[in-house]
Amino acid sequence: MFPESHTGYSYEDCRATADWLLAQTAVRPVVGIVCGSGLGGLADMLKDQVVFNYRDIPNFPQSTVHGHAGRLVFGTLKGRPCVCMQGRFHLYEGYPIQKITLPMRIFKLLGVETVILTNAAGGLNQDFKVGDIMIIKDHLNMPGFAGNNPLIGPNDERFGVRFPCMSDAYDRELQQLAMDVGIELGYGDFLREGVYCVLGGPSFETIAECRMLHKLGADAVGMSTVHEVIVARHCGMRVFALSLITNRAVMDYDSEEKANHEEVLETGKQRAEQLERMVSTMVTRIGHNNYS
Ligand SMILES: O=P(O)(O)O[C@@H]1C[C@H](O)[C@@H](CO)O1
Ligand code: HPA
Repeated sequence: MFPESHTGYSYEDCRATADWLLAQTAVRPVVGIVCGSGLGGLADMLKDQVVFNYRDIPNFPQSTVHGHAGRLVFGTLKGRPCVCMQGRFHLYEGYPIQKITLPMRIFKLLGVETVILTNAAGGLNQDFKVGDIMIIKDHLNMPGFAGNNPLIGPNDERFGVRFPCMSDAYDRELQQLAMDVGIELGYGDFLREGVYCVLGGPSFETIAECRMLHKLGADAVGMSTVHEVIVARHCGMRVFALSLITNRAVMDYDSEEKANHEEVLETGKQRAEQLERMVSTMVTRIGHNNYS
């Protein structure tokens, strides 16, 4: 039904990958960052970098999408040890969902406590503009409704419980921190909050689909993040996520607009600087066990 579904990696496989990485860097990351399409510049903020190409990391998938470099970057951000995925994996690349989310378990075993995920998304909320940054407060997991959830298969309690709660998936204090930091940096005019809906992709949505998703309560639509959030929460990491609204979802049959990946990458370039400043300021304020 789904690509090689149920082929998860064992705890020992994840441990072996984490130990392989830890043996080659002195950095002990407490914050893990995932860069969305065209947002890989976030990784360049790290100082004293130790960089691994995904192809060299045991068990790691390869990035196949333009705008996802395929590098795992360790380093420090204003003195705080971090690890950053410069490129993520998506369902539409043909990977089983357990493989897409493997890096979250590696993060956990590296010692990461807080995960910050970014993505590019289409704006469904009619008040949203291209270039808005949306703090994600909740999600709609469409592949999950169809039975494609990253936690399907045997559960290893060393990672987490069989039935994890998701009503607290997005850490509320980190959302508040993001809002405070954004306002402080003068980003109030393009800072939003909302619900992100994940679809499988790679085709962009039809007009009818966009209208339906909007009616269901989604503010933005994309092809990632939610699977990673579920696995990160399952193994007890705190999660913050944001969407860069790179295009407006087409909701009107008279519209001439057409979603395309080039526009997505271009909007990423235009907002890169502000996004990097916002994330780096947040990282400096996230304590190991408290937020300020
Ligand atoms: O990795 P993200 O979710 O940022 O990438 C989005 C979804 C598709 O991969 C691509 C479409 O342009 O951007
Ligand atoms: N739809 C789905 N995924 C996306 C979009 C979109 O409009 N923009 C960027 N990623």
